[in-house]
Amino acid sequence: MEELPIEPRGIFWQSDFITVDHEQKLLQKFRHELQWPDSKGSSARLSLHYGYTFDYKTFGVDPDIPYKTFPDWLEPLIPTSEGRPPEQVCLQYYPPGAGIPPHVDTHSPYDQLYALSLGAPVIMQFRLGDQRTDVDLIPRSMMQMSGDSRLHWTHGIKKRKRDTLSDGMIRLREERWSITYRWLRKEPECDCGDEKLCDTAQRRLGIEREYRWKQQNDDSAIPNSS
Ligand SMILES: O=C(O)CCC(=O)C(=O)O
Ligand SMILES: [Fe+2]
Repeated sequence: MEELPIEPRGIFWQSDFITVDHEQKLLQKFRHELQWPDSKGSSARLSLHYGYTFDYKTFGVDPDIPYKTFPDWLEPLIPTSEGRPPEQVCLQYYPPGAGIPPHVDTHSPYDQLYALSLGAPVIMQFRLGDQRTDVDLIPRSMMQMSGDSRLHWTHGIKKRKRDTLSDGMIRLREERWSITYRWLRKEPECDCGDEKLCDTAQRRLGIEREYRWKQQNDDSAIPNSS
């Protein structure tokens, strides 16, 4: 994979991770064979999880949801560059116009992540303060987010019916699927120290505040000796 020469740093890219033919077979399966959660008529994003399911309360693997074996069709789509299979894989369906709000994937459970794009292209926007970088997620490309792009910039896909490309062209949104891959860290801690975006840094800051507050109260409890 090659790093994109842009800000944020840390986006690695491989075009044509699979062939057009392979992609067509997958889309056929996604459209006609997979059991998606009931969208109840809404046009929002839908997700299917494989492997372990992440628990946002404990920031760890959800012990109540059993491990879901990777289906055969997923095996050849797994990046091998981490030297072991990911613990969690998420397949998402974006109907035309759907998006995902700007976010960072929670820092403490996993480090870098990978995403494979399938179907129609879409613009993903990276943000840091008032800086914005648009990345065109073209079909069959594998993207790895590491470093700044993973930890210090948010990423999201705007909910809208058309994207404006860098050359001014307008592109209509169509159906898109993505597969995201996550590897759990050995210890669920991140040392990046970003108090705005990092859950570990925020937790440590909370502990520090609590400690200072406790200290103050303990001090004031000491009887005045004069
Ligand atoms: O759809 C994508 O390419 C990325 C989705 C994403 O950011 C996520 O699942 O955390
Ligand atoms: Fe994400």
